[in-house]
Amino acid sequence: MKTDLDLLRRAIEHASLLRPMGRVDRISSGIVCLSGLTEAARIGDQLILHRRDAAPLHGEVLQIDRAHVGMLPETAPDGVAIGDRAVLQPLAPFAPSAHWIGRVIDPYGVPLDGRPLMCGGDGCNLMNPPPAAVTRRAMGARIPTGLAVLNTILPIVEGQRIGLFAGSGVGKSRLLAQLAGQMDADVVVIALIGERGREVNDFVQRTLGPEKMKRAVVVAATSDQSALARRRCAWAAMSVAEHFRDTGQNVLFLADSVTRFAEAHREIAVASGESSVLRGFPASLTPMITSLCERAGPGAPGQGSITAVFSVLVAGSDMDEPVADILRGVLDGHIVLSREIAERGRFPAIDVGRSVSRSLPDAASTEENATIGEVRRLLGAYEQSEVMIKAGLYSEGTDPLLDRAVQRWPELDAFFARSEGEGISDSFDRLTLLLRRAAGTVRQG
Ligand SMILES: Nc1ncnc2c1ncn2[C@@H]1O[C@H](COP(=O)(O)OP(=O)(O)OP(=O)(O)O)[C@@H](O)[C@H]1O
Repeated sequence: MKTDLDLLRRAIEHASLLRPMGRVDRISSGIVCLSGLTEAARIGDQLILHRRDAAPLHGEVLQIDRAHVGMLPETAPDGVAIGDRAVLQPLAPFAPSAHWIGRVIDPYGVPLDGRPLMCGGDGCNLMNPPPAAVTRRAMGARIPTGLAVLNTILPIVEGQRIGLFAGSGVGKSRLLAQLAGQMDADVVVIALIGERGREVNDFVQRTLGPEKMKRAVVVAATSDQSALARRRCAWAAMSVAEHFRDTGQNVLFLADSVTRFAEAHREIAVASGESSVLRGFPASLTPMITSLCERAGPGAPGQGSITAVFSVLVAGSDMDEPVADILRGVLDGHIVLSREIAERGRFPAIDVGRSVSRSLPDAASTEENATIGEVRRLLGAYEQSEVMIKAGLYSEGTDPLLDRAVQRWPELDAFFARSEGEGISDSFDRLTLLLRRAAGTVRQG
């Protein structure tokens, strides 16, 4: 209580009643150029532009030179005239605290659930650099995930960064919610970037539910918010995760989606004159995504870790589109959700053959790696001949590996859908038993 009052006292002491003001000089390609603010403004500061016949227009400082400040407005600058007043708004510090757990906030630290929110002491930098590479601990132990397939074939270890690649409507949100509820972590931070407004509420109230919210902080920017707010959402959520990591806690960070973050960055970059080179995306996309992902991972000694799952929308399973391609290069593994698997009703619709965890082989014992290798061989054999099997052209006895694959396939498929209430070793026991079980009758796919 005393600490909370101290925080309030400090906030009041630092509040300023002065508001620097500028005037519109020029409007060029959607950027409003203001004079009179060059000494006071910093990149990223907020501005309110007072139009003569319309509601005030909010925006952010995007460019500064000796004569002008360039403001990127949140909506089209209709009705803005030369000489209109723009007031610089000192941004309230973004200061996460333990009070944020269980809450839904926007990228500026404003609560979205209608209740007052207590902030922490000092504001944090939204663009924190990652911990220095040499001080970082190695990735930690495997984390029980509540899903048999992720406990065994695709393990996630403490501090690992994984990509979740999926088309629309194949179960990405539900899988993220399952991980939020079942994966071992002290705090779960969820970034909802560019979702429709209804979806945010739906995700928090129904998909996540009150029980899973008890250890979660949701940072959300909806699709109708400005590109600045949507891009900021990923940084703000990562800063919340870093706050808890720095207090020694192990954080699970879930971002949905990096594609929307990249699209928001593209809108801003194009407005500031950057040309698009990567199939419609600006060249600055690569450092933008890389620096975000690098902030997750194991912390320095004395800190906790940030284990992260970054979702990516891949239209028509195009894994080579720029966002997916950049992410695959920087992450420690990827989980691919398949529409074909979702359509036949198996959830989570993980395409195990196309998914990889780079924590292997180190994260598993020799026996466990042998089991994983055996499953991958069987899957490979089955998938190579799947068309033939489904067409009824497969006959038993020509290829022993394919025979085993066809025999084991229904059980393996069921195993990949299995929720695992027990720990990792139980999942492995079940999988080993499945592989060793005496061959039954051969069943066709
Ligand atoms: N574990 C599950 N069990 C049963 N059905 C599921 C499961 N996961 C997903 N589904 C089905 O798939 C649908 C889409 O799921 P979800 O909303 O998670 O997909 P999404 O990929 O996040 O969609 P969007 O791209 O629209 O955000 C659900 O409405 C449900 O019908």
